[in-house]
Amino acid sequence: MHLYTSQQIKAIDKRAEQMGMSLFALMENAGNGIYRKLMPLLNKSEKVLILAGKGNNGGDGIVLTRYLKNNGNHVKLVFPTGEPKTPTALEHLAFYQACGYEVSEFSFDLKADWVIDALLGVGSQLPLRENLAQITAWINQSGAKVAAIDLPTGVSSDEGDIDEYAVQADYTYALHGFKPSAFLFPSSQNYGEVSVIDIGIRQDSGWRVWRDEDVRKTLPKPTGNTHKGTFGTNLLIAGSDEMPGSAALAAIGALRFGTGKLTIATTKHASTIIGPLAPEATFSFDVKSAGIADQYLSVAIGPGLNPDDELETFIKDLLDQPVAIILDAGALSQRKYNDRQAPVIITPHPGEFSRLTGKRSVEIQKNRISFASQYAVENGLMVVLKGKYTVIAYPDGTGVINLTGNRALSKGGTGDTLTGMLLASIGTHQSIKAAVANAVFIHGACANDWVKENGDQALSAHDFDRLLPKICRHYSS
Ligand SMILES: NC(=O)C1=CN([C@@H]2O[C@H](COP(=O)(O)OP(=O)(O)OC[C@H]3O[C@@H](n4cnc5c(N)ncnc54)[C@H](O)[C@@H]3O)[C@@H](O)[C@H]2O)[C@@H](O)CC1
Ligand SMILES: Nc1ncnc2c1ncn2[C@@H]1O[C@H](COP(=O)(O)OP(=O)(O)O)[C@@H](O)[C@H]1O
Ligand SMILES: [K+]
Repeated sequence: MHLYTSQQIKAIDKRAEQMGMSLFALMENAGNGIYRKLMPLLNKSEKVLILAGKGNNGGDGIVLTRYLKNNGNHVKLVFPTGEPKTPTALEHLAFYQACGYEVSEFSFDLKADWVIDALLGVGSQLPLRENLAQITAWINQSGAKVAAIDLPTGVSSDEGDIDEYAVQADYTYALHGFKPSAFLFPSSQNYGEVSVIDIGIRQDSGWRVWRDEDVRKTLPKPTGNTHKGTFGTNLLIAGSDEMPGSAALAAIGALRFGTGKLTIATTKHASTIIGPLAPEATFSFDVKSAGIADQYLSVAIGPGLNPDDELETFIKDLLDQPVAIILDAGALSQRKYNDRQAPVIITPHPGEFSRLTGKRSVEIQKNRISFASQYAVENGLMVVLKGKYTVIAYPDGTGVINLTGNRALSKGGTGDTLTGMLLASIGTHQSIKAAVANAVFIHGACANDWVKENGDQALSAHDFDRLLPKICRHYSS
């Protein structure tokens, strides 16, 4: 479940060869691995057409064809842009032919139930050349089920860009690991269902998908003798006269995700609305940054606050305090984080990240992973770049992608609840990296649970009040 850029894959291939694993063997593993994944989906009577390109992606297609032929499937191998050029693909073609198997002529009149896109992989450069674009357009109009090897042809490997005629796959078999474009926009929409094929090399990327088993392993286990102060007191600075609800929704997130004691710094008017929704919280109406680290374990600031000079001055002073800080919504602005030791977590959605970086939202969506990582490393903080495929970038250049969640979450207020969950999470976890990833994962898992029985339109942020108990239990047991 790791991620690799095209450059990393090329370096891995080279290193594997130096270590004694030939590219021929890797291609064999790739073709065989895809064959094993594809077999349960294929009906023996179905016609399969393998479109192989001139590079090593085409070589994987040759190997796959051999396995399907060995198995007696109805399969044709064609080279619509010409014969392979790379030495490894040629070696596999020679072996394929020595087995007595043939290459067929490509024609736009060919009919198939399945088309395998082995045209371009990580060696592709956009845009597609015209002859190739005609073939990918034909694939998309063919009505066949489409499975792509490594990535759909016409999709960039490392960015979200796609060619106008990019293959729209139903399944994609990513070799060794995901390529970043599987989680970027608009490219991810061309992948269909993605799975990773193990080709026999050790995983060593700093980026991976955060999975169920990671959550189960790292979610804090109940310890015996706890009391309300075991996990310290958390401070939520949120809510204003105009936006009291944001603070209430963040409080629900914190209280339902393990906070022992919660203080909310807000206005008196907002407290009258928050109080009945979160009666466990205490209030502070005149919070000062000085001394915060002595009283509180961690601080979240921003939901329901309007960014202004007074808030900015307060945050500057707060950043001098040796306490973990989560910055969200109104607390997100361009600033310097000079050499802070205690952790900072920022939780922008793409619009807010655009404000922080000066980059356009469309560009951010195309490069969510690299931009978030760059910002995290340059500023020495953690970035939770929200939205589908939330990116969690750590200051050491590593990170994780979260796959839980759905469009039911695309509602005002769900981000506030996440901020509260993060506040609780960093107090209860041993590892701050896992704390952040688990809060994001569980937040999305609540929405996945919701849509099992309810319409996605109907989810409201305050529903987390009853979703969190069930989902926390599910991952704790
Ligand atoms: N470690 C791994 O992951 C392994 C990867 N292998 C496969 O090798 C692939 C990479 O192979 P290559 O580096 O040969 O690259 P590709 O197979 O992606 O193809 C590159 C070829 O396509 C041409 N091309 C590039 N962009 C084009 C465009 N826009 N229009 C038309 N033609 C274009 C190039 O001129 C070049 O001839 C991977 O994607 C994967 O399928 C496996 O075979 C073995 C191990
Ligand atoms: N389509 C989606 N798939 C997965 N998660 C989503 C989707 N849309 C929104 N979310 C999640 O919902 C939350 C919305 O947060 P945000 O935009 O900050 O809302 P608000 O500020 O109104 O609370 C984020 O956690 C985001 O990742
Ligand atoms: K491909």
